[in-house]
Amino acid sequence: MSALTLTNIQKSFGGNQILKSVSLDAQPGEFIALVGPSGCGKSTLLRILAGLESADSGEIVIDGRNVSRVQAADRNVAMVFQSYALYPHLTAAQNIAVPLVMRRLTRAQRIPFVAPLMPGQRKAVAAIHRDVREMATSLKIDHLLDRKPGQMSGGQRQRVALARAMVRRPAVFLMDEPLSNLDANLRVHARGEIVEMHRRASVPTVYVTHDQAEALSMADRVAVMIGGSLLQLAPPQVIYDNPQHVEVAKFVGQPRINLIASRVEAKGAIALGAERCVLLDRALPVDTPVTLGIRPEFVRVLRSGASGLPARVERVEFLGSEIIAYCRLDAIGETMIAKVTPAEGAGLAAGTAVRLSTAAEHIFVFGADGARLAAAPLVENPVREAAHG
Ligand SMILES: Nc1ncnc2c1ncn2[C@@H]1O[C@H](COP(=O)(O)OP(=O)(O)OP(=O)(O)O)[C@@H](O)[C@H]1O
Repeated sequence: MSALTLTNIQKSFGGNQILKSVSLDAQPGEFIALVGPSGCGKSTLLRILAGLESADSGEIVIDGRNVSRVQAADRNVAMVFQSYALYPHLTAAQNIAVPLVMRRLTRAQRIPFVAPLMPGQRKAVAAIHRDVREMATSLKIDHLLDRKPGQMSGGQRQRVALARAMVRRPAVFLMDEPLSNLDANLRVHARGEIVEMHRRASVPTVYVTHDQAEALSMADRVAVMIGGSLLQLAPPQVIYDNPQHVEVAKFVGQPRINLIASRVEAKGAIALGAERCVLLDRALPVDTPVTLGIRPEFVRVLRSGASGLPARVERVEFLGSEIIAYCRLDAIGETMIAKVTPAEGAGLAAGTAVRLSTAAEHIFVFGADGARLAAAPLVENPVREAAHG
């Protein structure tokens, strides 16, 4: 049984459909990264999951219980926000204790001065202190417990916010860009910490980010959302190696995937430039527009020979372990990006005449609606031969 299931969630704001029938599931202990460009509806989906916003239609089931109409406080869902939302006047220990105090103490047990006189209050407070300390130890923030948020760094505040979310052992963890306020180095470090923390807590997590590197490096599965639709939900490597939509292919990968316009030819053949390279597995009318996608690491830059697409290097970026060459195709004037090793790229400079080739099995074909079309490499393909030759 899934720990969390969202089915056909729809949401509009003032006539604008923001979520278009989104369905998603998380298995027990699974880490799902929800990625997509700004404004695609990630935070709205998370807020609906948390119960902070209501869906127009659709169903949310957590641990087998339909919580679609259940109040946020009763969903047993913990959320960590971008801003951390710590109380500035409380210490880290008091901040972490807040959800336990709200759950375990009655209203009377919380009244200052009177509370200690209430039956059971001392025992409950002692248990809360113990749980806060245990959580702080496991996240290695014991030394921060007496500090207020103003006396902590961004990374430390973020850990306190995580501790506060984890301390009540929620059924589901929701995180909305929790690292976006940290500087680049700290972000990479904090990624590892969150993954480690998640592994220990083993609570299903939905983690919203617009950073593809964060999503690919942290998640068990990545959900790519574009324009209010979930286009693909799959493990990071499948998302990268086998994108089912052109927008998914564009969103993951650095530098960005090359996209070249083409058209269906007779018998479903498709050409890259003048060279026919792949064959669709179903017949589409001749001249139907398609888009070919080729990842930069599969573009080979040839200095001699007659095969491959003639191009001219426009710009070269040296990145240490790799070289990025931006090449303009002579025939169609579009730029193709190649990622090559320093050895392969040695001597490349703006103006160098080259030929670009790729192995046909690395070419994705997308239809006019953006969906991936099944295709196979054409045998007797000069582009392919050049790539292997
Ligand atoms: N309460 C609201 N009223 C009207 N429009 C809203 C409301 N909340 C969100 N929107 C709109 O819904 C769309 C999706 O917003 P959302 O915050 O979910 O996007 P997002 O993918 O999380 O973006 P970001 O990465 O920038 O945070 C945006 O166009 C936003 O302006």
